[in-house]
Amino acid sequence: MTQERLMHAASVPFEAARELDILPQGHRARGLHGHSFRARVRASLPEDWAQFKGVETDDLERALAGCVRGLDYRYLNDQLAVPTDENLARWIRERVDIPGLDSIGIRSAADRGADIDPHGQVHVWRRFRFESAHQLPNVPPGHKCGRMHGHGFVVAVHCKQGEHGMGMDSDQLERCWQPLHQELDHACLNDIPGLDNPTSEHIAGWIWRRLQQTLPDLSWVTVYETATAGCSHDGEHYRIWKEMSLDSAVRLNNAPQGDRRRRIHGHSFTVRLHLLAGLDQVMGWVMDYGDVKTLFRPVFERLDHQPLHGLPDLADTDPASLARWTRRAIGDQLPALDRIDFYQTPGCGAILSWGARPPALPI
Ligand SMILES: Nc1nc2c(c(=O)[nH]1)N=C([C@H](O)[C@H](O)COP(=O)(O)OP(=O)(O)OP(=O)(O)O)CN2
Repeated sequence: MTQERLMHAASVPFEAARELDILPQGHRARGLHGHSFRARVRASLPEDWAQFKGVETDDLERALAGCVRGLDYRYLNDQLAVPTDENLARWIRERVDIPGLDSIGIRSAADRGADIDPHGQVHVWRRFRFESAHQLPNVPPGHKCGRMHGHGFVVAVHCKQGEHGMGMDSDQLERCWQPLHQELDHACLNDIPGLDNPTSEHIAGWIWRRLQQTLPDLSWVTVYETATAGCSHDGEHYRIWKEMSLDSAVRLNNAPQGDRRRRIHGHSFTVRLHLLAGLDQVMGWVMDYGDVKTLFRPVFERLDHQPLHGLPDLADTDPASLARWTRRAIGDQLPALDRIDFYQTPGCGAILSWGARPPALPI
């Protein structure tokens, strides 16, 4: 079995203005404009890095916020010559005081951004949406997905950027996406050649094959079938996730006297279960999202609307301890499970993984 890897993640907002004069004349982002940006990091933190055990997420968030303060309510061109999303991510990477940094990303709007992976490679991403119907022909009788139904599907496309690229790829992604949008949007997916069994996995594979023709440096395609479930595909592997929210009380045992985290408080946690496996040839999926949720239900019930500090065998109520506890509680029943994300606030929490493949970039 592969060794367990633990990372922490944090996400911090900042408001700033910029001009991008590398963009062509007339481009709407060339002149002065502003964004509600979000910076996010993932790091494998040394054991003794945080103020005390259990506050790694909080301390990571604080370290990132300290760095991002230099960008907040600023004119970004005063800080860096060409403040594209990827250059902002590089700027943070050079300055942030966080050991074990894994990835760092900038989201300039809900539908676009750039991530730098652990090897320093930039991946520019865009999100698109299409409104379509589908029906899964091979599910057992009575399964709700056997009926014709529909979704507002969201697709995230990540693409590697060349060394000297400066952010124009975001427009290129849009141009490459357009022909696919024409086919997928306001359509019944089952009628599209190659999508007769339109699971998220098959949709991700179909989009990958089509996009690769115009985007050879595609890194991966992510399909969000619903707000809580989806699939990422890199041309070879399929990783699905199912997400649940837990409204629970916590108290940090390790917090010193006087620290407010020693008091009973609470979070709306997000737990995201990731499964990586080959596709079932008949069903066309890794595993039914509904089955993941059903198998997880007994564990969910122990966690949701509960005082987590009362759980037996839980080291503490921080995200990393909760992820480890959850792995012990559910791991055996979900053999394809290879990663659990436990977020205490949006984007801030722990990522525990143990599969042969490292966890993909944030989705
Ligand atoms: N691995 C897959 N599992 C399922 C797929 C799929 O494409 N791949 N598709 C479906 C259905 O089409 C369904 O619409 C989505 O499933 P589910 O997550 O169960 O949707 P809900 O939003 O209804 O989930 P709740 O958490 O219960 O609200 C099924 N499985």
